[in-house]
Amino acid sequence: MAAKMYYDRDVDTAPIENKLIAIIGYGSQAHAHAQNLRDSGFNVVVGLREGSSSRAKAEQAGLRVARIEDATREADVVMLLIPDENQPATYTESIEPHLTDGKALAFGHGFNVHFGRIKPPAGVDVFLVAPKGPGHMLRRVYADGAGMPGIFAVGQDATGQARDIALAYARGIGCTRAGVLETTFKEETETDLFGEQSVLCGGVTHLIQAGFETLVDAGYQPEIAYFETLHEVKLIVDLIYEKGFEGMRHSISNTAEFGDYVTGPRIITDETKATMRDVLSDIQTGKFAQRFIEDAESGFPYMNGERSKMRDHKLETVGKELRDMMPFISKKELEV
Ligand SMILES: NC(=O)C1=CN([C@@H]2O[C@H](COP(=O)(O)OP(=O)(O)OC[C@H]3O[C@@H](n4cnc5c(N)ncnc54)[C@H](OP(=O)(O)O)[C@@H]3O)[C@@H](O)[C@H]2O)C=CC1
Ligand SMILES: CC(=O)[C@](C)(O)C(=O)O
Ligand SMILES: [Mg+2]
Ligand SMILES: [Mg+2]
Repeated sequence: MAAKMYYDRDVDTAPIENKLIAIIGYGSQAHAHAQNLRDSGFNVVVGLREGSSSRAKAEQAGLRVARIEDATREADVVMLLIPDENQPATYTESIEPHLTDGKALAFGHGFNVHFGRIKPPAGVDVFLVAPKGPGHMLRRVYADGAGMPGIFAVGQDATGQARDIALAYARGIGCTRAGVLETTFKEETETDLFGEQSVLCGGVTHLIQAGFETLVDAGYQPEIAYFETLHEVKLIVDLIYEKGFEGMRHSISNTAEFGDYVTGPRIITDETKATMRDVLSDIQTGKFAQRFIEDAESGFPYMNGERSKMRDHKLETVGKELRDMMPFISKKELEV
């Protein structure tokens, strides 16, 4: 049976009208939620820690800022959008003491609730609204009049209103312009981690890097390798995004399409799919979450090492030079 999809016309915004929504944090997701909700006509306060470097940016965007404790105390809905690894401590210190019965606690990703790192009190509603895309793009598509798909889940319904509030919230950030469907904290957490690791982030970056290195190591010019294996990815993916595989394959040459069928399965093999199943299993058992939290608790030695290794890679240095010469590629720093 096909999933029930929710669009603007299916969702009543009354459950969050005349309520105050506290957005905790002002990073990638948070600035987009705060600005989109405000532009959709809802009351928003941004909750930031003492001395936050984001305070000025939020105020410049015309948003009211308060301490996390005060924002929680004032608000009806508290959306926690700081990094997953930092959420439990901030929740315990600054949110939980002010989270009185009848309020709603919300998340953009189910990680901490699903893995039992945050246990909300029985008297509050708990839900998630997870837009399926990066925060900066959530803001960009909203401002362009478009929307980003999203999924929502109710973890706890104390007031009988949790589901309606979650849907209204999803509409407020623009997700029902594109399509929203219901999930569970477990399904959102596991599919989101799997997607970002195997396909969207880990899969795509490592596929590009392997292709680039193969060409450069064989003596081809790095600039050609960059255009071929990175820049053109967007052009191909834009066609897939708009028209599916068939539409993309209609646009490419028969030569490319033939090579797609012959070579694709040599690159993404049965072994790759078996590895994907192992990756999914590590997510389901909590093994990945444990590894992430352990690295975070020691100050991210592994993650910082990977970041710095890549910074000086030819793919990044040549890419920066080439992008600088393309005036149509935005040179603006990301807003937050
Ligand atoms: N990034 C994305 O596109 C997506 C993220 N999500 C989920 O959204 C949530 C937020 O992720 P993301 O937007 O990437 O987060 P960011 O890393 O962009 O969050 C940065 C913000 O968090 C604040 N912050 C960081 N640490 C603390 C702390 N210890 N106490 C108080 N405030 C803190 C920062 O405050 P300051 O300004 O003071 O430094 C800053 O405002 C996560 O649950 C994530 O999984 C879901 C979908 C996509
Ligand atoms: C942008 C998004 O959807 C991710 C990849 O799941 C995330 O940033 O966590
Ligand atoms: Mg995601
Ligand atoms: Mg994610």
